[in-house]
Amino acid sequence: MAPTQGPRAPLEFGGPLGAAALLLLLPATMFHLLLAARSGPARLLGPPASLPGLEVLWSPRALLLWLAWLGLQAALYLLPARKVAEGQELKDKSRLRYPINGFQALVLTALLVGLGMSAGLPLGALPEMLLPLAFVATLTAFIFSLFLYMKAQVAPVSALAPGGNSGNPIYDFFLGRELNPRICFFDFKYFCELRPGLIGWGVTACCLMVKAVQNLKLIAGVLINLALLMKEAELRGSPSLAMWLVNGFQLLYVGDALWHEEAVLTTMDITHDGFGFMLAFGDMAWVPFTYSLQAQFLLHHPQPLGLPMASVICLINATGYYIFRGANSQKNTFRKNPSDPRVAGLETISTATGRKLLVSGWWGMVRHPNYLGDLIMALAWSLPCGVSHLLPYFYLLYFTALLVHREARDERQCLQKYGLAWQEYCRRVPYRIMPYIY
Ligand SMILES: NC(=O)C1=CN([C@@H]2O[C@H](COP(=O)(O)OP(=O)(O)OC[C@H]3O[C@@H](n4cnc5c(N)ncnc54)[C@H](OP(=O)(O)O)[C@@H]3O)[C@@H](O)[C@H]2O)C=CC1
Ligand SMILES: CC(C)CCC[C@@H](C)[C@H]1CC=C2C3=C(CC[C@@]21C)[C@@]1(C)CC[C@H](O)C(C)(C)[C@@H]1CC3
Repeated sequence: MAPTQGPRAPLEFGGPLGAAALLLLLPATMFHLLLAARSGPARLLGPPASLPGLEVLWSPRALLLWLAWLGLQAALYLLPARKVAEGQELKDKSRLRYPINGFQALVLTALLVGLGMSAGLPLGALPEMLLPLAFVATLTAFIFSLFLYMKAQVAPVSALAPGGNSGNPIYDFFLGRELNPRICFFDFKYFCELRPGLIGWGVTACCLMVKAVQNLKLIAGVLINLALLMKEAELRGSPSLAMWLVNGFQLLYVGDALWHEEAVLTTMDITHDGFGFMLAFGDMAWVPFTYSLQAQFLLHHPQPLGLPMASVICLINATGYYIFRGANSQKNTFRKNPSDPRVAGLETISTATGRKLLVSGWWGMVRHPNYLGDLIMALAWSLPCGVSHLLPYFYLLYFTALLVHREARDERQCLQKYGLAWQEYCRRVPYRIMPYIY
């Protein structure tokens, strides 16, 4: 019998039925999007494209490539880190230690891919392999989540997450039982959150750009080859401006996440959520294969984009990034050291836990300024795809739903944690994400 914790946490995501539906719906949606992006009509809401046969989905080459990718990222994770950071305090008052070398892993991956390309690695073939790669990533996520579920059977009760331990196997498999599953120093959740999927997304974005360039008989690669790309582009043509913008914005987002890797230690995923199918599939399959949807769409449906509109879109992305980074950094600095001169002057509310809440600066504007910035960026990633199709706006729609739901979950947790102080914060900062609207 699985160990359970004291009082049961309220069920989320519609309980066991909702979790069972999501187990099927999430992979189905991902494959629908992958197929729709390459189809002529590119319809988001059209009838689902019929799934190709196993002979198209299953490819030993894709499996090998995927395992090599996971192996490479695991090896880079284990390299000496410039810093080892401590996570938030756990139930047993201990703190876990995490290597801060994600940006280093990104740069080394880019260098390795660049070197591989100059030695003839056909990176432009990757977009053709997206379906079999997504298939093996989904399979891996299922198998890995099963391993995580079994591993939690032998974990001490203090290592379990507040949710995900209802006793219902489907619900617990989906939500995740153990908070920070690890083997020695290797932390599975922290590794998956930022490495294989996020870096994979960045590389997928580059590959789609390479493919777009190859359509014009050009070869290019990541970072090292960027210079070659510019030169070649000068000589023979270039990817579309829309493709540049989408990939540029998304590379900035991926690079920023890895540069500020330590900040991930204070996010809900690490401090509150268990590690189960939702995050394993989300990190390894959903992020690289659906977050690159706009670039996939543009590869098959090039869109004209003029300079004035491109400038407006850049301004929207810059505004979103400014808010997103400013808010996340401000909270992270404050949580690490409230007397840091960058945050010491901000107004705060004291709580019974001894922790304080910011009520001025970014966190005095709305209760989730970081979500607002993220959503503005999401809009900027879709706009280069024009307005003729709804498909490239999927990310914006999904992300709005995800963040509204996430905000409600966080609100519940904060009310439980901070009680009256949280109610006072809500009174002083009445809007959740969008000032005067929501
Ligand atoms: N691209 C994607 O798919 C996704 C991106 N994100 C992004 O990840 C980032 C992190 O999001 P997430 O983990 O959901 O949540 P937050 O980083 O917003 O963390 C919420 C926590 O911050 C603390 N907090 C809340 N209000 C205050 C305040 N006024 N002063 C000080 N601390 C406060 C509370 O924790 P405590 O008090 O315990 O510190 C609260 O639980 C966001 O930028 C989000 O947009 C998130 C999900 C998906
Ligand atoms: C598909 C499911 C319904 C939900 C899966 C959700 C996950 C894909 C996301 C949950 C929180 C995430 C974060 C990021 C990526 C997406 C997931 C894993 C993040 C790493 C993106 C980059 C940001 O800068 C960040 C703040 C580090 C993000 C942290 C949360």
